[in-house]
Amino acid sequence: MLAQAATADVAPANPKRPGLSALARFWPFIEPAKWRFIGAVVFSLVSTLSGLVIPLVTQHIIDGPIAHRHFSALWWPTLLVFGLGALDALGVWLRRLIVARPSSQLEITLRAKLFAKLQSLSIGVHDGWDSGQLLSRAVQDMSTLRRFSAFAAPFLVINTITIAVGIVVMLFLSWPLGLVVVICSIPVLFICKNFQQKYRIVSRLAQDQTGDAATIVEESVQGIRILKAFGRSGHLGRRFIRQVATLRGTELKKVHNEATLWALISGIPAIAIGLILAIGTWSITADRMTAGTVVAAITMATFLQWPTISLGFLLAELNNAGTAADRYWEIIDAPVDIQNPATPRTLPVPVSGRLEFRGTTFTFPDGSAPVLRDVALSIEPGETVALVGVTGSGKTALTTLVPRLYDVTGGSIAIDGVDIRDLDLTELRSVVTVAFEEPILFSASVRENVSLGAPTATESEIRQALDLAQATDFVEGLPWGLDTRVGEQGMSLSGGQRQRLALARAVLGTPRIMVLDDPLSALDVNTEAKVQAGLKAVLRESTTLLVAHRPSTAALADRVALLDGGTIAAVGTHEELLASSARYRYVMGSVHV
Ligand SMILES: Nc1ncnc2c1ncn2[C@@H]1O[C@H](COP(=O)(O)OP(=O)(O)OP(=O)(O)O)[C@@H](O)[C@H]1O
Repeated sequence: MLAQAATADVAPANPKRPGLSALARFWPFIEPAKWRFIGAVVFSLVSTLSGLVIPLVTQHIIDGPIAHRHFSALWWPTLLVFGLGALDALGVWLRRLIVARPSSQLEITLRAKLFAKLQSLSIGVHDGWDSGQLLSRAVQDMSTLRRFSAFAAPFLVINTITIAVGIVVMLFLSWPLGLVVVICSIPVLFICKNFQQKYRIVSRLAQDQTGDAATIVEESVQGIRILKAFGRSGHLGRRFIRQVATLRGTELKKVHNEATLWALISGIPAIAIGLILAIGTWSITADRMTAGTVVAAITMATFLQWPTISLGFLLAELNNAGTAADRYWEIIDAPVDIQNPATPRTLPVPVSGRLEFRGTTFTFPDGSAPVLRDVALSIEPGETVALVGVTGSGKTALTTLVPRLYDVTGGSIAIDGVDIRDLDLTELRSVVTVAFEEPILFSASVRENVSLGAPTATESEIRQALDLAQATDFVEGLPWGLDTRVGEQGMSLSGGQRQRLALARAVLGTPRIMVLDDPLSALDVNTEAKVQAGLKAVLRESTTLLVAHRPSTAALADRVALLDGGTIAAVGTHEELLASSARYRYVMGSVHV
C-alpha cells in the first residue's frame, strides 16, 4: 500500500537516461528533509570555498608585506588563514552531522516500501524473481543509495560549484591564466560524458551478477541437507566460484574504466599547472604579472586539482546509485496483479461459508496450457470435501486460488455467492485459512507462529488449536513451551511437528473456510488417527477443502471430488467412488479403509 502510494506521486522513468531519471524519482522521499540536504551542501561549500580564499591571501602577502618588506602587516593575513582553517573544519563537521539522519532515514523508508511492495505482489510475480536478486536489492542497493545521498550527491554539487567559482576567480586574477584552466576543462567534460555511458552498462551487470551470486548462496544454505546427503556441495561450490569469477571480471572492467578516467582527469590539471607555470614565469620576466599573482594562480590550480580528480569517483558513484535506483523502481513499478477491487462487496453477516467453483479455469503465469479447466464444484456451509487426484493433477493449484494467491484465468470462485475478486483481500483472507503440505514456520515463538492469522487469539484458543493438532505434548516439552523460538533462527522441529503447528495455525479460531493441502502427510498412523478425531469436530463447524493423498484422509470428508485431467471427473462419498469409479480406485491404490 505504502509502495503504491509512493509510485503514484513520482514521475515515471525516462528510458533514454535510465539511471538519472530513476534517481530523480526519489525527490518525494528527499523533499521533507530538503533543508537538511541543502544545509549540508551550503556548509560544505562554505568549507571548500574558504580554501579558495587562501591563494588570494598568499598573493596579497607576496605582493605586499614580502615585496615591500613590511612584515608588521603580516598579522592579519595570518589570522585570516587561521580563521579560514577553522571555518573549513566547522563546515566538514556540520555537513556530516546534519546529513547522517535524513540519509539513513531515506534508506529505511526505501527498504520499508520495497518490503511492502514485495508483500503486495502476487505469488505469480514472485515466481519470476530470484530470491538473491531481491536480497541484493533490499540490502546492497539501498546502502548504495544511502551513501550516494549522504556523500556523492552533495559533493557532485559542491565540487562542480567549486570548480566553476575557482575558474571565475582565476579569470579575475589573470584572464590568460584563467583561460588556460577553461581550455583544460573542456576535455574533462567530454571524458566524463564518455565514461558515464560505458560505466552505466558495466555497473548494471555487476549489480545483477551480485544478485545471482546471492541466489546461489541462499539456495545452498536452504538446501544444505540435500547437498550434503547427495555429496553435491562441491558442485554448488564450483557454480558459486564460477559466478563470483564472472562478477570479478565485471568488477575488473569497472576498475579499468575508473582507472582510465582517473588517469585522464588527473593528468589534465597537471598540464594546466605546467602551462600556468610557464606562462606565469614568462609574464613575470616581461613585467606583465606580479610574482604574487602567479603563485596565487598556481595555488588555485593546485587547489582545484582534487575537486576535478574526485569527479571520477563521484561519477562512478552516481552510476552505481543510478543502477541501484533502476533496480529499485523495477520492483516498485511491477504491476500489482492481485488487487483490492475499487468498491469491494461485503459478505453477508453472518458468513455461512458456501464455497463455489464456477467453471474455474487456471493457467500459471509462466505456463502454456491450463492446469485447471472448467472446474465446477460447490461445497456447502460446514461441509468437508476431499480433493483427490494423481500427482500433478492441479490439486495444490486449486487450493491457492481460494485465498487469491493466484487469480483464476477463467470462470470464478464465490463465497456465499460473492465473487472472491469483489471482496476486500483482508476480509477474504480472514474468512479463509490455509495449511500447505510444506509447512512454513517463521523465526518466532510457537505462539506467534500459531496465531499468525489471528493475532488477537487468546491463550486458551491457541491451546485448543494445539490440542486439536495433537501438538500440545511436544510444545510443552520445548524449553520455553509456547514461547520457544522455532523456525530458521530457533529450535529445529521434525516435519510432522512443523505440520501440526501449521495445522493448529489453520484451525485457530475455527475459520469459516479452511483449505488444507494434505495436512497430515508427515504424521505417523497413530498421530494421524488422533488428529483426525480432533479435526472432525472442527470440520463440522467450517467449510473445508481438504487435499487428500491417503484413503484415511479422504474418509474424513463428507464428499470426495476426483480431479482428473484438470477438471472434476467425479463427486461422491469415499465409499460411492470406491464402488463406482475405477479411476478413483486407481488413485487411492485400490485399498479399502
Ligand atoms: N509455479 C508454477 N508455474 C508453472 N507450473 C506449475 C507451477 N506450480 C506447479 N506447476 C505445474 O502445475 C501442475 C499442477 O501442479 P500441482 O502442484 O497443483 O499438482 P498437485 O496435484 O498438487 O500435485 P501433488 O499431488 O504432487 O502435490 C503440475 O504439472 C506442475 O508442474
